[in-house]
Amino acid sequence: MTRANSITLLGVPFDLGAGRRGACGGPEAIMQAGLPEKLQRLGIPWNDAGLLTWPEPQLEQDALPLTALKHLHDVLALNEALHAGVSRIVQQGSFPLVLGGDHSIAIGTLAGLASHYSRLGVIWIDTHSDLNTPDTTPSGNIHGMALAASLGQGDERLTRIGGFGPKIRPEHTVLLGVRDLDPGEKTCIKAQGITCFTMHDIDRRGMSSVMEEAVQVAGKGTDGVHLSFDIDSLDPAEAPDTGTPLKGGLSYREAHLALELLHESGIVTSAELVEVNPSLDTGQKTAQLAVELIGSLLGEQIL
Ligand SMILES: NC(=[NH2+])NCCC[C@H](N)C(=O)O
Ligand SMILES: [Mn+2]
Ligand SMILES: [Mn+2]
Repeated sequence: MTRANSITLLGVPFDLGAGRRGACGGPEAIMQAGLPEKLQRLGIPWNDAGLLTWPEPQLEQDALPLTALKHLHDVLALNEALHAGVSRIVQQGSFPLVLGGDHSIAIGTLAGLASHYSRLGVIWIDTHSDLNTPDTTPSGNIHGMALAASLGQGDERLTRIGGFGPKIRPEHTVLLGVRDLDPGEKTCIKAQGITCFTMHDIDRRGMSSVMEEAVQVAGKGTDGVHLSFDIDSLDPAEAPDTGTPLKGGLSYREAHLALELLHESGIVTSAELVEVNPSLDTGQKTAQLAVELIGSLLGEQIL
């Protein structure tokens, strides 16, 4: 956490960007799992902006069913409202901590941030790269397109949330923890020159070395750095309650180390944690993990 004098929590109870319902319960589950008490114990001044609300979208204007962009109009309405909400928090000089919701909400978060930061770095910790477009998506689920849209790729309605775009540049974008890419996403990473640390890289080099480089790439020549953390980056043994789990993920210790190193770097100016889906009902394990991980990001230490 840098520059800001406080943290502002903003819950985004939205799940229509994902293929499975239920991530809308994420913000409340994370609060109930003890986030307020955690912030209290850390002695960090914080405010609660509550749960975001947004207007019902107008009736679907598109003549054809939007199979490649499921629930587009809901995603647009939500992200316009989130753009305004996040922008307000930055304007107040506070650190936005956005609790999702599925990962499609990153489009609005990044729009709100980019209206203040003209050279925003992004560290995207995820199993997936969320770099699909309507042409490459295998599912039509917009959470799989959130990073692409923020980089200016795909449907113009998504790339121009907040009335401008792109929000971020590939040279300041880092993917970390990746282990599941669709063919179009691989092409995009190579063509755009996005820095991508796969699970293979983390296995070979260790989290510490990889994160050091991630901080360099996202921090150099930027005026702010956003952390977008998809809980499905962790191994399902640690984070079972998420819509698209995949074995072979970050261990508990690797995830904590990543966030501790980010705290140490002092470059992070905003964060979001997404894809906690308490409806998948294996108890509160995943929400509790989310609270612990936020603790590490905010400077919790053993000694
Ligand atoms: N944010 C996520 N969990 N994204 C999952 C995306 C999965 C797949 N790549 C898709 O486009 O549908
Ligand atoms: Mn994601
Ligand atoms: Mn993911």
